[in-house]
Amino acid sequence: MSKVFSAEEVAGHNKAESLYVIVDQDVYDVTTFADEHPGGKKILQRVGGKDASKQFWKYHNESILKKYKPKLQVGSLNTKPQPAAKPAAPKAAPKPAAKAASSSEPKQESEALEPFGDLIPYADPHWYQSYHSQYYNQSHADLRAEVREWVEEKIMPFVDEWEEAKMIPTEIYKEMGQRGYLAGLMGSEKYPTQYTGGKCCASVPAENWDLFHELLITDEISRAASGGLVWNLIGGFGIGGPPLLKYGKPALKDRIVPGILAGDKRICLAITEPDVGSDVAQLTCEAKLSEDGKHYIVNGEKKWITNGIWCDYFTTAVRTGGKGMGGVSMLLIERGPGVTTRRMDCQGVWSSGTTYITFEDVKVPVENLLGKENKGFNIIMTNFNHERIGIIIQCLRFSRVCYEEAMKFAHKRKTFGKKLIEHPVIRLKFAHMARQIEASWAWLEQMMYQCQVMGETEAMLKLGGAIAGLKAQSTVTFEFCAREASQIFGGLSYTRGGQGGKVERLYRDVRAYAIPGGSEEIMLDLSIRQALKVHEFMGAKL
Ligand code: HEM
Repeated sequence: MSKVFSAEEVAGHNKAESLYVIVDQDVYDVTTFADEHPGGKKILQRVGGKDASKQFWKYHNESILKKYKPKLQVGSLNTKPQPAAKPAAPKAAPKPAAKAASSSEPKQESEALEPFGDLIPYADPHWYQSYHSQYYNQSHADLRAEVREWVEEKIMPFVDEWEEAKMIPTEIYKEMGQRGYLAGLMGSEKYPTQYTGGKCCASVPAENWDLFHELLITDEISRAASGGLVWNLIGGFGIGGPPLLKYGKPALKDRIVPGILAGDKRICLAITEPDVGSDVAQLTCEAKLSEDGKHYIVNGEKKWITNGIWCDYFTTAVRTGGKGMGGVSMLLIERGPGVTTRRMDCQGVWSSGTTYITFEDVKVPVENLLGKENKGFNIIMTNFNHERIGIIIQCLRFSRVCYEEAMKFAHKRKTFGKKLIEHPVIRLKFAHMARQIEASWAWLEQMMYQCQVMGETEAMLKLGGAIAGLKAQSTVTFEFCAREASQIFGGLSYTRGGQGGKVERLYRDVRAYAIPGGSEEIMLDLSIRQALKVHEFMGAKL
């Protein structure tokens, strides 16, 4: 299939009946493809038999080549340098000073790691670009390389199609489990090897797992620039799984957890209701104990539940007692008679499966109660920190994607005789994006570090306010970056797909981040209320 051509040979294929083009010294047969080329047939015919690299890069991104290479490439030019044979040497040994630290022992080293990625300033976190950081070591770099390769090969080329189809193939979700990524998203829980047959991710031993490994899984998956994809893969699981793992009875966990960590079964969190939104203390979905005391009978509705339509299990907030927060319990409801799920059409995150759920006389064994009866409010509150940190990581990577896409575009698009990047007004936009991304990211790393060294209750009390404030900071940053990147792309980010496609999609996802998990308004207010409460207790002199 892969042939070596001379430029003269390719030049002979310049007619509609046999049409070749050269891009970066590779030869593509576009004879049949020309009819379906979104940019038109004639434009391809005009460069038939020639080197069209310059024109190609003017109109497309790398993802197009990645997607079409396997189908269209027939060979390369004889002038193309052969790739050097890969050395047989195994992976570089970790640098001595960068040894992996266990999650309980704070890391003191500040070793700069090898540069990684495209090195566009501010498009990746600074530790990717050989800057020093005390939070990451070689095990993080290894995991980063592993996740990135998977996302670039198996996910990125297909995200547009999946998003339009409003689904992600089941195999991708299963791979999340098989690769050990799902089990790594459990927040303050240690990597739960007792439910994974002792396995962890290929590049990190379980005993070295820490919150920064979890952070970078979410961060790297978010590079695919789709809130729908990220929520599909980790949205329901990442918030529905931890309460089961932390508060489920041993027999329940032994039966259910292995299947969900392997990606064979799916779980989500069902709290929000049509009438009371996320005002948890007011929720009405009721669970009444049966006369024989063996079951709860659940009746009620849940709305905007991420992943609900595909889920086997629902970690559900129910009312088992009187009014207010003291009457709320958490119950693991299994799909079965009386559980109905219907997809909701939303502005953004299309492939996340936003769902309306009805529970009608659903019989749930009392063994499925998580924690104690009427003590569910605390479980929900602890879970919020983990949920919000996930949202923050995603928003900040999406902000970087907007920035990066716009930066690449500004280096090729010319207006008024200059590249966009040569206009001060455009550089100003990048500067405003970068300063917000980097400030928010530094705050995030600081929060991750605090979560890692504090116990869960201390973290819930002390960090709840700051994490809420950072959630608002990150959604505002995301909205700003989506807007500014869109202005830089102009019409190209107003239409779906193509060069501005990532920005267009992310712009549509903005509200899905600014509203759920605590709206910006509620988060900002909470950030001050909570901080004042904690610091009053600590003895703040006001
Ligand atoms: C291997 C060869 C090529 C493939 C696989 C290809 C594929 C595509 C695809 C998938 C699109 C849709 C837009 C997107 O998703 O980015 C597109 C648009 C386009 N292509 Fe190509 N293309 C090829 C070569 C070329 C060449 C050589 C030219 C120019 C001489 C060209 C000009 C365009 C134009 C003008 C558009 C429309 C851009 C827009 O909507 O703004 N393409 N192409």
